[in-house]
Amino acid sequence: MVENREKFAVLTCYDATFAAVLENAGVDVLLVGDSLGNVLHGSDTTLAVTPEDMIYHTRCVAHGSNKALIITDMPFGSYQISPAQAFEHAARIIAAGAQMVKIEGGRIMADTIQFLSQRGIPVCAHIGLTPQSVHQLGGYKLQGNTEKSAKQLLDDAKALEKSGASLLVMEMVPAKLAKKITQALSIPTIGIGAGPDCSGQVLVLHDMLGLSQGKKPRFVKDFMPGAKNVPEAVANYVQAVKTGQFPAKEHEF
Ligand SMILES: Nc1nc(=O)c2c([nH]1)NC[C@@H]1CN(c3ccc(C(=O)N[C@@H](CCC(=O)O)C(=O)O)cc3)CN21
Ligand SMILES: CC(C)C(=O)C(=O)O
Ligand SMILES: [Mg+2]
Repeated sequence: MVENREKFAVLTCYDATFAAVLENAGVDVLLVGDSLGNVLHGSDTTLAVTPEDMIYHTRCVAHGSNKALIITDMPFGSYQISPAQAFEHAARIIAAGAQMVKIEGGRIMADTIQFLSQRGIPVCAHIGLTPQSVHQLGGYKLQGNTEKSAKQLLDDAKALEKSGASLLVMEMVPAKLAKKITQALSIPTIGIGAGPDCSGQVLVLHDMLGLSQGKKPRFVKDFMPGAKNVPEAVANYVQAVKTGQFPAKEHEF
């Protein structure tokens, strides 16, 4: 993606009230993330989230917003079987009010992304730490930190762009690799724990409001200190992303 464009700010969002607050504070993209399994349901993983959950929360967010782009995660088990299975669930998510769906996985998902995008459904790809594969990855760990895995991620990113992906999320990858991948693509990238050189940044809403329990990942910043209320904290996040102040060195790998 071209370097000198203003960075865009993304937050996860699960309901109508926050949709309006985030949009009014300048958030460009609302991501209805399957992280709702963690922050709304109290699960340790995103694996138990259902298509019905994602459809319900997409409808809530769509009712509260009128200009932000709404991207909804396809939940675990709703797209891995076949492109046809993915289309059936994606169509229900789009009907609920999302403009794009997000799919975790590298080149193995290229056929599915091509199937959806050629049939009118824009797709955001997601590589690096893909939380739906937590049991295979052995935890929520940094990805692409060896020469071989870095090359694989770069090749995945190129394959996903070629298959018709409109956007690419990179989660927990070294900042240097995220920069290289962003420069190698013509579609915008969205980073979380991927350094400052992606086209946009995303955080889980509850994390940036300092509400999440337990150990906080390195890439999280609480924007409540220094803000007089929630809308101001969100506006400060948007400003920090757009001016390149967030993420700082302490948030990257
Ligand atoms: N509230 C919340 N925030 C998230 O960012 C998030 C979710 N939930 N649920 C789905 C996934 C899971 N994610 C996670 C969860 C834990 C770490 C974590 O513990 N990271 C540590 C350890 C790194 C390591 O062991 O290498 C870190 O210091 O960043 C990172 C991402 C990101 N996503
Ligand atoms: C953190 C983002 C990228 C996500 O997938 C989610 O919130 O589920
Ligand atoms: Mg997700």
